[in-house]
Amino acid sequence: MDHKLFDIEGLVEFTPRVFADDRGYFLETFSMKWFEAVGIQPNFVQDNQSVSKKGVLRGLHFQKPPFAQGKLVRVATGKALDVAVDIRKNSPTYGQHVTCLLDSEKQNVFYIPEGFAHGFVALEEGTTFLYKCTNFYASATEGGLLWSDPALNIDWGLTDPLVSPKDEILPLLQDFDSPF
Ligand SMILES: Cc1cn([C@H]2C[C@H](O)[C@@H](COP(=O)(O)OP(=O)(O)O[C@H]3O[C@H](C)C(=O)[C@H](O)[C@H]3O)O2)c(=O)[nH]c1=O
Repeated sequence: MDHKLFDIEGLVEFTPRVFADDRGYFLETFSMKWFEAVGIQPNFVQDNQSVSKKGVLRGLHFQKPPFAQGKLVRVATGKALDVAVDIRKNSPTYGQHVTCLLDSEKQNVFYIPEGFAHGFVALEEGTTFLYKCTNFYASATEGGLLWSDPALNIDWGLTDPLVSPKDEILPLLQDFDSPF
């Protein structure tokens, strides 16, 4: 298991070992040992799955405390550019983001702690996006940021993604009062 830390505190990319043989391949897609190695103890309580057409952009979303979610995200098939925006008010990297290319060939896994707005764009048709969450779904606590906000300066790699109407009306960072 290799892991990579980022300039924004709390984000971790894990790259499990893939065991290929003439039958196919095997890998461990999650282990608490990964987190013990980096001193994090997330308590995952819910697994999610979404499948997206190529060009679909979901996000940028979060749940407000006390229902904030840490997420461990990966793609089982396809490819996605994953984005985590730091919305922790007292963070020196507030408003900054990290991108992580999730690839079902590399099988890398990205951990995003509470205090981040999360989104991704599917780069291949039928990208299957899987993630573990550290809190249950609580729709009344959902919030978000507009994916295309120039102040976030996110390069999604495409100019005309397929975005849901509810995501197109999310607030700009300048109008946003973070609950974190
Ligand atoms: C998130 C969620 C949704 N739902 C239901 C509610 C809706 O009827 C339907 C689709 O939900 P939504 O349009 O919010 O799905 P996404 O746009 O993929 O939302 C996700 O997108 C970004 C990438 C995230 O990080 C979050 O996990 C989540 O906000 O699933 C549930 O029943 N449970 C859930 O945990």
